[in-house]
Amino acid sequence: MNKDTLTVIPPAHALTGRVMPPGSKSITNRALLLAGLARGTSRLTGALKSDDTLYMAQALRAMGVTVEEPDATTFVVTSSGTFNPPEKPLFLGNAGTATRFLTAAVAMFNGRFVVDGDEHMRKRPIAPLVSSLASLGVEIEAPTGCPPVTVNAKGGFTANRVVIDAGLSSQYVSALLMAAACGREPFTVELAGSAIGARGYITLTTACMTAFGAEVREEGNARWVIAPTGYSAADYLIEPDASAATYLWGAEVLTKGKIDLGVAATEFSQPDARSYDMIAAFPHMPAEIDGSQMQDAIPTLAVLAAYNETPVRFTGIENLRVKECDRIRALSLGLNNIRPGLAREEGDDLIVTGDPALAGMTVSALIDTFADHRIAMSFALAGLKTSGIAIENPSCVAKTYPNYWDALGSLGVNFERKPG
Ligand SMILES: O=C(O)C1=C[C@@H](OP(=O)(O)O)[C@@H](O)[C@H](O)C1
Ligand SMILES: C=C(OP(=O)(O)O)C(=O)O
Repeated sequence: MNKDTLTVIPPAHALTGRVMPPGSKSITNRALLLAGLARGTSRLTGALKSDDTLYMAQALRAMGVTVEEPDATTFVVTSSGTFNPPEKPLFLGNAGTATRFLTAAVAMFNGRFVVDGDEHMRKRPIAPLVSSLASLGVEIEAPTGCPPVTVNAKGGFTANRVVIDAGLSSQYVSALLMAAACGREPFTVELAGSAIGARGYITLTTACMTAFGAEVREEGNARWVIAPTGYSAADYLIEPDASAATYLWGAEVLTKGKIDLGVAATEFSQPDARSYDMIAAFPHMPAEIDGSQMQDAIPTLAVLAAYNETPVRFTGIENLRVKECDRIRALSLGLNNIRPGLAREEGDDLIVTGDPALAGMTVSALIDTFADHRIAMSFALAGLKTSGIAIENPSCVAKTYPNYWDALGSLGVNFERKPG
């Protein structure tokens, strides 16, 4: 395990300047997959290059797709529209999107595909997606309920309707929707119950599918019908990452600065942009925040809440327990490390008792990131106001925002690095 630490030195000034967040992880990984499923050449611009998207690109290459990288934000994808069985398991690190999306997509082709990830991914549940695919006649197994998943693909599904329980992850639904357009007949995806975290990610999926020539019809709020169009190659501009933007918005309000992201909060189509209003309300954030539709923004909001005038209760966040780590636990451990009593768990709710007096204080807090990029990036915000906050394993930000520390540095933030 990486024991390096990085201590943020609270800047003596407000943070001002221009920092563009990188391209959206969610959209880049959808666009890469759909470009790989399309026959022809697609050009994806404004893309994110980070661990999560490079694992997706690498997996496509291993299945015979050509993925070129002419510059730091472009992928050029040339495909026959078919995935060939790879020689080795597809290794996807801890990229939930790549793992879930590819598990369904490979079922549309022929041969043996093994979808695997790192030790964290091997603890993240995939059983609901696996059993839905099995109900469609796909020969598939994941003995632990988590990756590795082995798919003996036989050219698609033998039924034209599936029911999926998306309580643990909306990515299962996105995975089925994207694969279904490669089928032979119209296909219906139906939710078991209407509960789904971050429904906005489904909207991202259907928008991306449409851009690559698919036809999806939403019926009510729990059923989608996908036409068997396959995909067409497209040139696609990817918007900046809204989850990455939350750290910059947080840095701005905490230091009373002005950071120009080059994009307004209202211009994002990603769910986490909803958190902007709550961040902008700091230090008078709402007493209760329902995180169900902006889950990846919760670490940012929870760390801000530690400096808020009044307490904040976070609800609707139960599936934060099955992200890159148990984020409810990691947040409460980290906050209590800064000051005992700063946070508590009540069932799956997180309550953060605001303490504006933390600003300007010196503490001695080593933050265990559990190798989770969002825990590292959000606790760095605490370091902007409180001295002595050391982030362990800071390089884990490479999952979605490899330039994060440089971005803060460009705004005048200094760090003290210690090798482990
Ligand atoms: O579809 C997507 O791009 C994502 C969906 C969300 O995950 P879950 O659906 O697992 O909650 C989110 O947390 C993840 O970072 C990206
Ligand atoms: C949950 C996340 O990622 P994923 O599920 O795509 O691994 C995230 O980026 O916060």
